[in-house]
Amino acid sequence: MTAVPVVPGCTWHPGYLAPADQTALLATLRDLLRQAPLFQPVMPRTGTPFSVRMTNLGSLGWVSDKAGYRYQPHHPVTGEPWPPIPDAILAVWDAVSGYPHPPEACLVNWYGPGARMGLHQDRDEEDLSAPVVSLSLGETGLFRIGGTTRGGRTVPVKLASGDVLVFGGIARLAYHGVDRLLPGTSTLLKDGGRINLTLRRVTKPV
Ligand SMILES: O=C(O)CCC(=O)C(=O)O
Ligand SMILES: [Fe+2]
Repeated sequence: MTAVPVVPGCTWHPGYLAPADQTALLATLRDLLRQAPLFQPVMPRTGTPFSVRMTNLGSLGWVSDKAGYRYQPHHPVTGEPWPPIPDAILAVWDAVSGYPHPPEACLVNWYGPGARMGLHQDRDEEDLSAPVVSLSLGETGLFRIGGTTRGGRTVPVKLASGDVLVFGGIARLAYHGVDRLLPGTSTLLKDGGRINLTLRRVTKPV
């Protein structure tokens, strides 16, 4: 498996999932999205909508609404528990995380044309000793990651369909975001766009 160092603590595995595995995973995700539909997160306080839509898999899911950012065990619209994380996704965590406990949350971000994600830290998790593992499907996203202070130098990574990115250790609280998609770079999603899955351990194992 190719492992490309990006910044200390962050490793990129281009083409981790073969095309057939991407297609199979997409079919699994489409089923799960029927149980846990995409919802429209909004920014705390201001209520400004995110440009991505989201849902989650796992015992805990990340949500953002006017009240704030948090993890919760149920879908904010249906009130149902999130569906379990499928084995094919857990296998990626087991192979690349180097962390001996399973992830609790798989955040599903759906980027339509024009969607982006501003630079931010993933810091709503109690257990920061586990890395964040990200898996991309569909059109290439222009991702970048820097250090732990806002405004520092960032390193760009073109995250293509099937790529896996791991950030942990001293990169666990690194600022990162997605500037834009590169339209036409994948035929996996018929209408274009991009799906990013991020796997996180939330609570400290007992
Ligand atoms: O879409 C991506 O590659 C990054 C997603 C992300 O940073 C997040 O969900 O916190
Ligand atoms: Fe993030």
